Amino acid sequence: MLVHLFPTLSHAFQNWLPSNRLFLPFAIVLTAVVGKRIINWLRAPRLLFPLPPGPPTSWLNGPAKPYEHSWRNYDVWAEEYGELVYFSHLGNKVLVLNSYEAFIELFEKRGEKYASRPVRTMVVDVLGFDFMITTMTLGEKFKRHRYLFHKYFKRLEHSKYNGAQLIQVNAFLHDLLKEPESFRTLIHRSSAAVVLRMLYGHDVATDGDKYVELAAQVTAAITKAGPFGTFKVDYIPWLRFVPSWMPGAGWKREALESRKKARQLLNEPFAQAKADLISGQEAICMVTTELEALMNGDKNHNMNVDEEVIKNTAATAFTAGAETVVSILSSFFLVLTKFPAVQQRAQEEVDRVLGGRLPTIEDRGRLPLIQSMVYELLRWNPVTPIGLPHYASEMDTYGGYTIPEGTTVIPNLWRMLHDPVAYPEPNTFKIDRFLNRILANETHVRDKNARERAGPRGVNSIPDAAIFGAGRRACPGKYIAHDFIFLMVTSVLATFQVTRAVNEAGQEIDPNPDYTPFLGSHPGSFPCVITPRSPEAVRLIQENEI
Ligand code: HEM
Repeated sequence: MLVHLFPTLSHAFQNWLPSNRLFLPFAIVLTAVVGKRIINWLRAPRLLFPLPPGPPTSWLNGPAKPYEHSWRNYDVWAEEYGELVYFSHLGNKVLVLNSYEAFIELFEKRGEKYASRPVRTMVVDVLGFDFMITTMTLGEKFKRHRYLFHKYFKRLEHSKYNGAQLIQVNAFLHDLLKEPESFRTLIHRSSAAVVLRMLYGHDVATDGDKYVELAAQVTAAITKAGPFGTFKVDYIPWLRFVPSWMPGAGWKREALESRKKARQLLNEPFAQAKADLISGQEAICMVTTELEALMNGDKNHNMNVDEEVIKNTAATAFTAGAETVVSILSSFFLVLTKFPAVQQRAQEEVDRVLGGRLPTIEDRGRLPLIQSMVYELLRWNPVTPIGLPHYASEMDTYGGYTIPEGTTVIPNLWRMLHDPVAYPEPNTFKIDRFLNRILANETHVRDKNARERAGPRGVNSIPDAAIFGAGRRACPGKYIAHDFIFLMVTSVLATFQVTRAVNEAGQEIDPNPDYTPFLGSHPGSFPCVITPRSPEAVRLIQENEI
């Protein structure tokens, strides 16, 4: 049949050709077009490998999540499915990275493909956090903001803020003497005060500062909505159009309230700093320095930095900076209460090195045990147990699996920091876990045997990336965070004693608060007793004028 058909088709084709002279060019064009298509087809990425395994998902609810804390669910899945866990729900592709190797390979070594963020409907469209650098997808807008952030907070710049940090540490010690039972409120105030001074030149009021309260409310909203999929609208974006008066739309009403506060946080401290600048009453800070350069047309001013970039960058640093540090300092008080031996060991080093004075940042190199303690605090109960979500901008393969383009990639930092091979007895708080690594790295200590004592690579290594992120989106605030945590921790150890509270039966209460299940995780409230270590300690605090 085909044999008979061929001459007929060939005849028809020859008749159809305008003339035999055109046959050659026609054939060339045809071959080029078809050939190109074939090459493109061969080159196009396709599912050469299967998708990573993952939990079954129900049409309406996605995968079952028995725990409120997403990292606990991820942990259960990791046990069952391994280092990559993938699921898809209503067209949203989600990949959880459970191993440090996969995390570094994808976010750092192949960083370009994973440096963007997924569009988060709840956080960005409903709550209005589009001004935060943390939520920005890759592109010009992101570059301009990140540039300004780095200008002020990069490694070589951060020490400029140590003076402002020390003032807040002293204020904290003074306040703790007066009202030790309010230590959590005081931590909030001093953490916010540092960034408010650096960014807007704002000095916080002793009682009920409006910006400190605003920051607490705004961060509560963003951190709650942070874990991907907490709200259905993350999966079904059109739900954002649901009118807030509709029954069942309580989440929308609440979100609109938070949105108003987020706008206040973005606009009000900035407007105040700008007004101060115009009236000549400005304090030196990031906002006024940048605004002044912009208004005066300073030739060194980067023209990509306009008023909006300055405002957004300041609001990002305020939101990200105030709450993260609160979490770790609350954990610090919890550790002192729970583990008296840890407190005693830490105080021995502080007393030996400082000899009864308060610390400055220059003391850090001489306090390796305190440095180890700070890292252990950041590891034991990390501030951001699931980091921030990244986005796969193109299809990729890893470990024999395909990662489709458009996948939201969540690093399960909690699991990486509790890997029993990397951190033996991961749930135990070991103050000296990182001591030998720190001694081996501190050049002036010259402890030649520390490297050997530190053990094989990969065991108790300093977990910087798993704490602050890896690759192009790694935390740009980590240097100022480290400095402030070090100064707070050392100053408290030098001057105060934290002990357990007793119950009505006279028994000591061993506090075991659960941590909040949000993007930024804090310990719940717990009882403790905070007293000055000695009359000399009280004098030391009082002599240090604020
Ligand atoms: C203990 C304190 C802190 C911890 C543990 C922490 C942790 C993190 C983590 C895990 C990320 C996500 C990295 C990624 O996506 O791969 C991040 C991002 C970020 N952090 Fe921090 N952070 C801390 C303090 C701060 C402070 C004090 C600031 C500001 C002054 C800050 C500003 C930021 C910003 C702007 C981003 C977003 C970067 C981007 O999207 O490009 N952080 N942080």
